[in-house]
Amino acid sequence: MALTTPKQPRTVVISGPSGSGKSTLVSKLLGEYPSTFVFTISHTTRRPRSDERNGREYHFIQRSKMEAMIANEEFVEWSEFASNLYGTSKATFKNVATSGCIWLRIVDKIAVKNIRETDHNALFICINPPSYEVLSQRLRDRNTDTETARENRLQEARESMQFSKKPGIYDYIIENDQLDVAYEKLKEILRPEIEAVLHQQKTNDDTK
Ligand SMILES: Nc1ncnc2c1ncn2[C@@H]1O[C@H](COP(=O)(O)OP(=O)(O)OP(=O)(O)O)[C@@H](O)[C@H]1O
Repeated sequence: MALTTPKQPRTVVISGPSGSGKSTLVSKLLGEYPSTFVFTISHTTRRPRSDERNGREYHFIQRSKMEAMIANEEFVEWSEFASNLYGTSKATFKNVATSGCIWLRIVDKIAVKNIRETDHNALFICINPPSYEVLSQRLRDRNTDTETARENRLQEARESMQFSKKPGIYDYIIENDQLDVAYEKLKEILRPEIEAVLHQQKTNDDTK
C-alpha cells in the first residue's frame, strides 16, 4: 500500500541506533520549523522508559490491544522488533495526509525496510554516533535504562550501525559528533523540502 501520494511533500524517515541523537535532532527541527513538519509517533507494546510519556514519544499500548487493532486492520504498517510490536495507525496517518507538511518519522531498521517498499518517494536519513564507545557513554549519561536494557540497546546499536553501511538503504548518513554540526547537516539535506513546503504555504496564503 502506498502511504503517500506524489503531491504530498516527501516523507522524511530518520533512523539509527538507540541513543544516536535522533530525538534530540528532531526536537530541534520541530522547534525551528513548527509549521513545516508533522511529526507522528508510533504505537508500541514496549514499556515506557522513566522519562517517556504516553502520547509524547509513543502511544504505549498493551500487546493484546495492539494485536486486536492489527487484526481489525487499524494499522497502515507494523513490525515486531526486540519482542515488541511497533506500528503506525490509520488514524495517525490520516492527519499526515491532509497536513501539507513534511512527514517526519523516527523508526527502527525493520520499519526502514518496510517503508522503502511502500513509499518510494521517502528520504531516508541515518543518524549514527561517532563511535560505539561514545554511544555507550551517552546511554550511560542519559541514565534512562536498566543495565540489561542498556546492554540490549548496545547490541541492537551494533547491528544498526552495520545495517546503515549496506548500500541502497539510506540516502544520507549523519555522524552526530558535535550536535550543532550534525543539525546543520540535517537542515542542509532537508533544505529543498523545507523550501518547497514554505513556498506552497505562502502560495496558499496569497490565494486566500
Ligand atoms: N552530539 C551530541 N553530543 C552529546 N550528547 C548528545 C549528542 N546528541 C545527543 N546527545 C545525547 O545523547 C542521548 C541520546 O540522544 P537521544 O535520546 O536523542 O537518542 P535517540 O537516538 O533518540 O535514542 P532512542 O532511539 O533510544 O530514543 C541524550 O541524552 C542526548 O541529550
